[in-house]
Amino acid sequence: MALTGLRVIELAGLAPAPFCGMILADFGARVIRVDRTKVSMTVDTQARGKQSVALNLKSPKAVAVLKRLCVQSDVVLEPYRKGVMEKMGLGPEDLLKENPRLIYARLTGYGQSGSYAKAAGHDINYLALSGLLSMLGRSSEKPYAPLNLVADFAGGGLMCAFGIVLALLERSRSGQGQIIDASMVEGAAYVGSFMWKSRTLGLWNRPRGENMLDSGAPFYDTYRTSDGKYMAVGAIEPQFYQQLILGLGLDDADLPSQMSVSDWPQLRQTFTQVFATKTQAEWGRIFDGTDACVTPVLSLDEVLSHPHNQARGSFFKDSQGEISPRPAPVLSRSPAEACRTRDPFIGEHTRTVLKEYGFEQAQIEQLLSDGIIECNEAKARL
Ligand SMILES: C[C@H](CCC[C@H](C)C(=O)SCCNC(=O)CCNC(=O)[C@H](O)C(C)(C)COP(=O)(O)OP(=O)(O)OC[C@H]1O[C@@H](n2cnc3c(N)ncnc32)[C@H](O)[C@@H]1OP(=O)(O)O)[C@H]1CC[C@H]2[C@@H]3[C@H](O)C[C@@H]4C[C@H](O)CC[C@]4(C)[C@H]3C[C@H](O)[C@]12C
Repeated sequence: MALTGLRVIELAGLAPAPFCGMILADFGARVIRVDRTKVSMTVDTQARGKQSVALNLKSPKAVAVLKRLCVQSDVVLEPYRKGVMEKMGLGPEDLLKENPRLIYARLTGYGQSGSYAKAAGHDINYLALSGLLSMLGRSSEKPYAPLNLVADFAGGGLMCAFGIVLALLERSRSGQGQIIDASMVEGAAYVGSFMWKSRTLGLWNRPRGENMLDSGAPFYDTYRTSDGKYMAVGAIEPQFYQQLILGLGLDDADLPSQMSVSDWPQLRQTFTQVFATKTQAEWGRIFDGTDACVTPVLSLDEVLSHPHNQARGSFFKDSQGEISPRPAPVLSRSPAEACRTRDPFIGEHTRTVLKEYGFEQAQIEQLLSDGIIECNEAKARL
């Protein structure tokens, strides 16, 4: 796989960094997640393919162990607020001095500088500061965050993974590592560059929820079907819009013009009434195979059985029976292979990893008896 042979130390975080680590693991990297000790469960639900080492970083001896792991690795991925790693003596200056090839990825909400750099926050806060949250929400409703998708994942974990791959590519020429300052505010905004760049097209010159792509247009929205499910309509271009009207059994001559914004409420009402007359499956049979840009709104479980997704293997069930999207994009010659076995227990690989990174058996036993590390391989054999 593309990242085979890459060694990544992922310090356990909440969601963005674990997603970044999962992407790297899916594409072949060896990702060693450093967990806290004395913790019964991990919140890392994106742990497939990772190994877990448990270290009590409140102890200088554990910090020394982590330093040894980092300087013998290609990437360190840290999810903490600004200054935490420096406080432990594990800042970029400390580690890059010993390993100039190290790629030091810092995934934070606000970045390593600025007045918010040390502030706590979550996806919605970062999305708010990015400017994008102000555009999200139906007309006359307050802004809402689309799950924690945009800042945590698109602008955070994925953007950080992209940065790591860029730094690896650059290192193949320069031989030098570098620091990646991945701010989720900036990552989210960057993902949303189109919103700024398309203002000259007049796409966003009406209030929130009244524009074409923000639920204002009736031909770009969702509609409830008779069985309580929904269809998604994205018939923007006139030729596709005509196929939508045809599929709905309507006559264009009886309707207001597609782009008559003042008539959009009336058009939406007409579409709402018509979509309510058939089930989602019936509408699927009408629109499948056309260019009307109408698709069923599928649940997280329904995606697995949809014919298109099935034909591509877009989703899979792991050994625990859990559905997951397959890694994207698909590389023709070196595709990702998502691990399908269970996630690691906290500390399951502590002993294995420390041995591999040069610790003697006696050292490991001493660290264990001193409570510096935790070894839970036994749990894995149960
Ligand atoms: C995981 C579910 C989904 C969450 C998504 C949410 C919407 C997000 O947006 S996540 C993105 C958060 N932001 C960032 O990641 C940006 C960068 N990080 C930060 O800004 C901060 O880390 C922080 C604000 C997120 C947290 O700050 P905190 O003060 O806690 O920590 P830091 O300042 O970073 O310092 C880290 C300290 O930890 C020490 N450390 C680190 N490693 C070790 C170690 N191995 N050993 C010892 N010590 C270690 C380090 O030294 C630092 O110490 P100091 O501070 O002394 O320097 C979640 C959605 C719902 C959640 C669940 C719910 O809330 C209920 C439960 C609540 C319970 O409290 C926890 C379990 C829950 C089940 C909870 C679990 C999950 O959080 C959720 C499922």
